[in-house]
Amino acid sequence: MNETQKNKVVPITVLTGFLGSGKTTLVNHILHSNQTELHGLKIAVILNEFGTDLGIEKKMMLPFTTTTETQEQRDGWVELDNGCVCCTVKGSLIQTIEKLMKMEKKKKKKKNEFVVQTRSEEVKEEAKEDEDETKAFDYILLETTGLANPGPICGELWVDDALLEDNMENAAVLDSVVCVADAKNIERQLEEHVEAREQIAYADVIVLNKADLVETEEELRRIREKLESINADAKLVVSERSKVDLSQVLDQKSYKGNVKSRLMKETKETTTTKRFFAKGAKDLAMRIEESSKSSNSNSIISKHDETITTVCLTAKGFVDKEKFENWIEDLLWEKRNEPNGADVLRCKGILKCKSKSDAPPLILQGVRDVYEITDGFDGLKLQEDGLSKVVLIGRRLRLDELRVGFESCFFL
Ligand SMILES: Nc1nc2c(ncn2[C@@H]2O[C@H](COP(=O)(O)OP(=O)(O)OP(=O)(O)O)[C@@H](O)[C@H]2O)c(=O)[nH]1
Repeated sequence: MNETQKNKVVPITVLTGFLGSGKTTLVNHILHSNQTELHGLKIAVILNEFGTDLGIEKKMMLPFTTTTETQEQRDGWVELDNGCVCCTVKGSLIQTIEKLMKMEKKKKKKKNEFVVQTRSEEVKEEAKEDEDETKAFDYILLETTGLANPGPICGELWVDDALLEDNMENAAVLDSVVCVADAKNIERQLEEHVEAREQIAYADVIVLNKADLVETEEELRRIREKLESINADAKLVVSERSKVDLSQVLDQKSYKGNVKSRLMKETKETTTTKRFFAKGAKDLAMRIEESSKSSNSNSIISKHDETITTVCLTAKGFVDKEKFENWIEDLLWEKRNEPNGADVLRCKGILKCKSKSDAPPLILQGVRDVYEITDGFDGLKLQEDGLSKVVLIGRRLRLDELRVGFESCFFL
């Protein structure tokens, strides 16, 4: 059992990708995979089909055990044949997740009351069986619709403190965004649909699926380059039938807590919440380094206003945190409202600070207008070049302007 499971933090992976790309195929792969047994994960699947009218109930595509109607089915939950559960969001997503977490608690409470009221050996035996039946969920997979923009969903999941109750006892936290791309059709989809571009932009992991339908290596390389030109920071995994190594898509720890949003500033909200994602910082450091290597001055300037691109900024010296906060807040909160202003969808970064000698760098994470700056964990180091780095993914990102603003937040 890993640290996340021990602490009872339930990670949420948002699964996105254009219509027909292979999301449900990936969910099925995760639910059926032998590797799932290795992870020992008990998974809840949430299908966010709100607003679509495809005429197909997605739950039909997943494995069921029972045909008789249970309380869970009446409530919109269905038990799958591997003990996992599945539901379709009808109302608010946060309420659905809260309901799921409470469902788990209610079952535990029932068991405790039962044990207190009884003493005989016979009943103790029954209580033990009950305990096995009501094992907690370890993981939530949220499959969004093929036309969904994952930005607002991630923002909602990331900011909502209601999911962090009971001193982390039953907390659910955003882990990462996994986007499945249909290798056969993704180029055309990116041309024609803003949703397809946004889905790639928000991804922490891109599963480039249906590789069997791509005829040549050259074509696959061109598609990879296209995806990297939009989001140079995401990990890219090529697959057929969404068969990926689960360690590439689950438990990625791409997000951290202590978020800051315009709303919090306006209401003078200062409370912060604690989450446990120190390990993710190391992956983030490596990925920022990778994307800065792959970015060059030609590939990172927008050619077209609606084109989503990645910009990687680097700076020498130490960050002036207050200046940096002002710069990033102006960028995330003001610029997007200006005509022709930058529209940052996702940002991540590592910032060298001078608070104490040998202090680990600070970590930046952001989704649209919500961001956080947290202390890196002990042992986290900048890459060999010693530079602070920020990766921005979005529209109308003018490199020269951004570079000047970013560098002005540092002193030697
Ligand atoms: N040839 C091929 N077909 C695939 C692959 N992966 C999935 N499919 C097929 O593609 C179709 C769509 O897959 P789904 O998993 O339902 O896609 P989805 O993203 O959930 O679809 P929507 O719910 O419409 O957005 C199904 O018929 C799958 O069997 C693949 O790698 N190669």
